[in-house]
Amino acid sequence: MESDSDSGGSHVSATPPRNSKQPPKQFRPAPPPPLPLRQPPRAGSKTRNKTPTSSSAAAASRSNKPLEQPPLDRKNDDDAPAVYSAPLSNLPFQICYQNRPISSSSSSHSIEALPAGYFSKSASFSKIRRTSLNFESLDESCPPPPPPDSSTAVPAPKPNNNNIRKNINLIRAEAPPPPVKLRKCSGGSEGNFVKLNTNYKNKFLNRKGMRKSSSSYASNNRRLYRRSKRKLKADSEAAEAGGSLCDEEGLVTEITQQKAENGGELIEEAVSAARGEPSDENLVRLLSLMYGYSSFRNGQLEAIRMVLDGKSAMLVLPTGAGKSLCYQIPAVILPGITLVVSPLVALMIDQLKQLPAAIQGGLFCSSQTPQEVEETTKLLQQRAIKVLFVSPERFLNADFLSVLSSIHVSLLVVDEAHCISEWSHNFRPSYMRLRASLLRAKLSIGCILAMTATATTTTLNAVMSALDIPSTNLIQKEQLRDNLQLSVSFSKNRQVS
Ligand SMILES: Nc1ncnc2c1ncn2[C@@H]1O[C@H](COP(=O)(O)OP(=O)(O)OP(=O)(O)O)[C@@H](O)[C@H]1O
Repeated sequence: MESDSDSGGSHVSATPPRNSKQPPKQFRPAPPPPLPLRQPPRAGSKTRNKTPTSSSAAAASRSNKPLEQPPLDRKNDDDAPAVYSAPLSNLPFQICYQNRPISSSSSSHSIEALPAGYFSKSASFSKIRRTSLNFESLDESCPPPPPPDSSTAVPAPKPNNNNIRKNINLIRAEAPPPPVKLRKCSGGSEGNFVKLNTNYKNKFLNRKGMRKSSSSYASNNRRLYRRSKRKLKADSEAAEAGGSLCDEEGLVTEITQQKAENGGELIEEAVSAARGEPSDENLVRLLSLMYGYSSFRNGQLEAIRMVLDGKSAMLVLPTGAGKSLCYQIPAVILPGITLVVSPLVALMIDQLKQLPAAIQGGLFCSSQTPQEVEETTKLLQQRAIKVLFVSPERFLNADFLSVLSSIHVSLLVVDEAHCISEWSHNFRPSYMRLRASLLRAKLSIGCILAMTATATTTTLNAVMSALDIPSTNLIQKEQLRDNLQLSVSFSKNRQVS
């Protein structure tokens, strides 16, 4: 089966804080004012007596190109270093000028040798690696400064090791600064947040701005996928062996086989009871057996009941409100599989890991090897998978569609459904393929559950119309968070003097 391509792209973003202060601009000499120039008439062209228009002058000024300038005296330019360096040579640090050759005493990594723009003007902790702050250890690894040129150098005072300033700022003290990897900041105003990437700009570029090879792009996903697979395997082995295991987060999970077996039987009973009669009581029982929760949260039961009735629904619940449970419980009750469309490989893996033990899950993603895809396909055909996670790009894959055509899909879940709408902040073109008409025609999918935490009315209308969800089937709940407080206080009018 061919693999899809862009399920690993990161588009989830946080809004960067707006800094009202513009970062200071790099100094550039002001361009000379545009001179009115008369273009000489071209040979063979119609000669019209044209006065210089303001647009041509404006174009010239836009390009910052002086129209006429006396030729520069190159000789003077060559002499320039002496002019600059003489008054500053006695300083205890070295200053390098842009466009000037870096002196041999500068390390290739020295900070002052870097061109302007390497440092973000906004405070950004992520731009400089932590190791650069470990002055003690790095100081030892730094090579000693090269001997000064005996002809020009003023005899330097013997360095007093106790007084050497180890704090490295932009100005270098005696020792060359430790190697730091710096990323060039393009605009300087991005802040420390993940930038919104709605139009795929730079998506396939690496840090150096070079085009990422598809193999390096896929290898990240592959590593993520393999790691999660290893963890799932270790978990299941530990579950089989019984006892306790220490998971990635350092939490110790007690697993007793006896308990799991008894729980499994009880869950099976509760599932068949809910299949026979999906009453509130039966669903709450299933909830407590599968998850250990005693009651549903706002909107959950409503969504589950709608899906169990075979009605498509649009679920809008805040982040962390428990949307996943709204498809997981129907997934164990419904006869066919539940297909979950998710925009990111990382999200798929996360959701796969969060599935309760009673639900067998699988995924198709671009980072899988052909063997892994084959293995998942086999499990799918054996009805051993109840919840299958896929990216929207999968719906272009003919092999995938042919495999699914022989499998009963009871429910299609569109996670982060706002990506369908062009009006959403996270529009994803591949989500556009998720149209009810196409899904019905190709996969005979009758019931769709669209889920999102954030959508405007326009976005919701667009999503619901694309997926054929009636307006009466919108479940939208606000959640007041206990840990948030809003207070209003009155203060006296202040007099402005
Ligand atoms: N009825 C419930 N009672 C108590 N906890 C619950 C309940 N339903 C879900 N949770 C818990 O709430 C947490 C968040 O759930 P979940 O990840 O499904 O949220 P979500 O709405 O899908 O979030 P996101 O928008 O980030 O995908 C999970 O730990 C889940 O177990």
